[in-house]
Amino acid sequence: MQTNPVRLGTRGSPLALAQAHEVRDRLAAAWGADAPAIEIVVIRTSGDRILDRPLSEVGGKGLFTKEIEDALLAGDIDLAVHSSKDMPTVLPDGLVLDHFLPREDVRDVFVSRRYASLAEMPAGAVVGTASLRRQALVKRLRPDLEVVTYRGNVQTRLRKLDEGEADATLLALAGLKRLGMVDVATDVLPLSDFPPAVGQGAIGIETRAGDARVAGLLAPIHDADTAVALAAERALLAALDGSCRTPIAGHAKVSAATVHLSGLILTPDGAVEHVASGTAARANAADLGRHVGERLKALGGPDFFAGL
Ligand SMILES: NCc1[nH]cc(CCC(=O)O)c1CC(=O)O
Repeated sequence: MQTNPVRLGTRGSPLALAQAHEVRDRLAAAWGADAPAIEIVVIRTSGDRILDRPLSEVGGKGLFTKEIEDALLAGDIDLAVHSSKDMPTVLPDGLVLDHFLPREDVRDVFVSRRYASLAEMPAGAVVGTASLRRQALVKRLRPDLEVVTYRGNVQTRLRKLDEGEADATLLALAGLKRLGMVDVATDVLPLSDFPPAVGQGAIGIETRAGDARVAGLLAPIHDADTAVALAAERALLAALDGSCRTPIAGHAKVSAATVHLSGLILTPDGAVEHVASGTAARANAADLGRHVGERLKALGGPDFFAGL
């Protein structure tokens, strides 16, 4: 197949590059001798320049995608590789997020140089995490710990642990696996205590709507089960209005015929929570997500979101 090189856009963090390389390697393996040349294009986003404040304060998830999406719309790149977890629920007109690699482990891990587990941390010990979900889940389980906001890529967060800025942090196991760094995980946290963020562990590929050449290229590496799970989870998030001030967990499990979705919203202090769940046929994953999201919204009531 003699064609123009395919241009794959990504952020430049070590995790983003690992994900881009995984997509490139899977494409090369799937297409063999017919694989087109794939060029990795690193794009710096505004989010990469603002590292000292919580994302929820500086404008949310879109900060990490805008420049990449502009390049996609302009035709400067042909596809963009993302952590699905970091993607806003509403994309710019003309773009779609409907290709996914097989999902990695969705669990969070506890990382500490001092303590073997969250349970072993003494009262007053400090957990650093920027994720509102992880902050609230830590406080729900251990209201006696101190939680501090702690940003930066995986490498930066580990350095901050060494420098004593916190006694422990929480990270996604998926990211550590992709970086070849599972050894830094001290303990894997159970899903019951740490239900994952919507999209956690799933590499998503954003493309121009209707780009048949790119869709054809991606077909052999696309994972249908992950797409069903993500349709449910992202619809849940969209129904909750993606409010990035609300701690939200959402996790869909897919079987041959059905998808089961569970969702959780919490107050930032972890003191009040609401749960909802449901099961539907795979084809109705997005309806299920909307339904569970609306149920959570109703359970919380206007005060739950207004008070944040
Ligand atoms: N917001 C950063 C981010 N985005 C995706 C991952 C991990 C990989 C994944 O969930 O796919 C991480 C780091 C982390 O949460 O530890």
